[in-house]
Amino acid sequence: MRIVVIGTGYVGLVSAACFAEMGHHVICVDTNAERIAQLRAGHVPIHEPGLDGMVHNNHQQNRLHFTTELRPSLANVDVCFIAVGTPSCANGAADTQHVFQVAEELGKYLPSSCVVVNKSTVPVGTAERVERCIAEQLALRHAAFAVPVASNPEFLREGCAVEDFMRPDRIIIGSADAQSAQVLQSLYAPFLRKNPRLLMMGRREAELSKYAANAMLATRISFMNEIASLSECLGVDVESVRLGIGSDSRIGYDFLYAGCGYGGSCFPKDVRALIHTSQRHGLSSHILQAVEERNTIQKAGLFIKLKLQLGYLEGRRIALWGLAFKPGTDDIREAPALQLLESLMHAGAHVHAYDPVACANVAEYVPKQWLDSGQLTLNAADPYHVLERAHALVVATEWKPFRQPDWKRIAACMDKHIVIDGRNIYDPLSMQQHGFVHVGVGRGIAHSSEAAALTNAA
Ligand SMILES: NC(=O)C1=CN([C@@H]2O[C@H](COP(=O)(O)OP(=O)(O)OC[C@H]3O[C@@H](n4cnc5c(N)ncnc54)[C@H](O)[C@@H]3O)[C@@H](O)[C@H]2O)C=CC1
Ligand SMILES: O=C(O)[C@H]1O[C@H](OP(=O)(O)OP(=O)(O)OC[C@H]2O[C@@H](n3ccc(=O)[nH]c3=O)[C@H](O)[C@@H]2O)[C@H](O)[C@@H](O)[C@@H]1O
Repeated sequence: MRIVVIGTGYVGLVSAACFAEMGHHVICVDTNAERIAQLRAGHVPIHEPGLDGMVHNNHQQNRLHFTTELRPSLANVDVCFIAVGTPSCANGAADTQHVFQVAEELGKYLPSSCVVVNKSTVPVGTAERVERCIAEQLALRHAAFAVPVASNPEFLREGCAVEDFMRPDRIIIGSADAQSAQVLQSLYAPFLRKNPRLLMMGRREAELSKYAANAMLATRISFMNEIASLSECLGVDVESVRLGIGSDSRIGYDFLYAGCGYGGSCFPKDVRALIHTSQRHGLSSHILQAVEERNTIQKAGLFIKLKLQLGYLEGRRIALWGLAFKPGTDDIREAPALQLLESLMHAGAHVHAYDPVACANVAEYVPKQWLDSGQLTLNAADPYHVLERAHALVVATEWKPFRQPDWKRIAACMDKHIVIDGRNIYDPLSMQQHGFVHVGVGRGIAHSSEAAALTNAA
């Protein structure tokens, strides 16, 4: 098939590369000229395991092309994916302006009928509105064809996006016509060989399924974060509670990790968008509002824990491990580390941060004077380097090499032996044995003499 993917971000570029990998002819269109120039020059502008090789190979094989020009890309197109960003508006609603800008252009420039598929996460009713928007433009130029619009929400996770796209848990296709349903079923057939879960439904149902999935996952995280806070008060180790409840097959182990709050480009904005949709329909979104509030509290937790340990922060040297909102990605959108950075900068602390891939994005995002003054330094080369004379180490992202570091070397570098473990990757008792004050999330075990006695006996 001839496919056009509009938007070359995490979703668009991954989808395009994976479709090209299956043998299709794919053109990626983006208004960001710098991004397109980079892609043409063979540089993949986002960090996503497995993506570079796939983009490079398919580009070399002439199956994957990059352009800023939508109009010429549309010749003989069979399927056109919309994968542009839908960030939050100030009132929490999803900002769909890019989606409708694309819809208008498609209506203006499509030379013949094709299936338009919306992959961006959008409010219920958007596919219908996009179809109307295209139809209005077609009518203005007296085009003698119609363009059906389907909804095909994306469920990939950053950090394992290629893997998720190639082997999805399920594919949801929301359509209102036989042509789109058939074309998309055929396009996705090779991705369903291991797991034939293709769910066909209405477009509105597909759109709400996407928000409901993200909101459910965010709810599990906020729920566990709340149990973690209670655990801290009760002298309970939330890690044992996680295992205790995850073993119930009705609950399961996934997405039960307490931490320093969820970030990323989707959970925060999608929870806010669903709250906004509920409110527009006169409903109070009790659960989701609490999910968001809990997450705001959780993100502030790293700073509070640090302050409790150090008393004051002005002039303190803080080592920060991890800037990305999760491991495996360079994405820093709504990352807990950014909120911590801001609080520490205002408190007059000096922060020396290490992240293997997210430093460039942070350097672009933070006020220049933080870096120019040396109050913040960013290091992508050596996690031990940022520990020199530090008064505390904060772990905000659970990159794998952080899991078993050389504690002797760390102790020799640091002025004070305090570790704020925002991702619960260290065992509190062995940290004590290494001579560190360890503050995790919900690790009340340090106060629980019963648990300590049991561990010592084991
Ligand atoms: N990032 C993720 O892991 C996932 C994101 N989604 C959803 O997919 C959508 C896209 O997300 P990301 O890929 O993260 O976004 P992104 O922000 O990484 O990329 C969006 C791209 O669209 C381009 N763009 C904007 N307006 C355009 C226009 N008129 N024409 C052509 N290109 C245009 C931008 O320049 C940018 O390169 C969002 O709705 C998001 O909620 C869904 C599942 C996973
Ligand atoms: O719509 C989207 O954009 C995507 O959002 C999430 O994917 P992603 O944001 O890439 O990453 P996740 O692995 O879901 O993690 C999100 C945040 O939750 C946090 N998290 C995750 C799991 C957990 O148990 N605890 C926890 O705090 C992570 O640290 C991270 O900050 C969903 O998992 C994807 O299915 C969805 O497609």
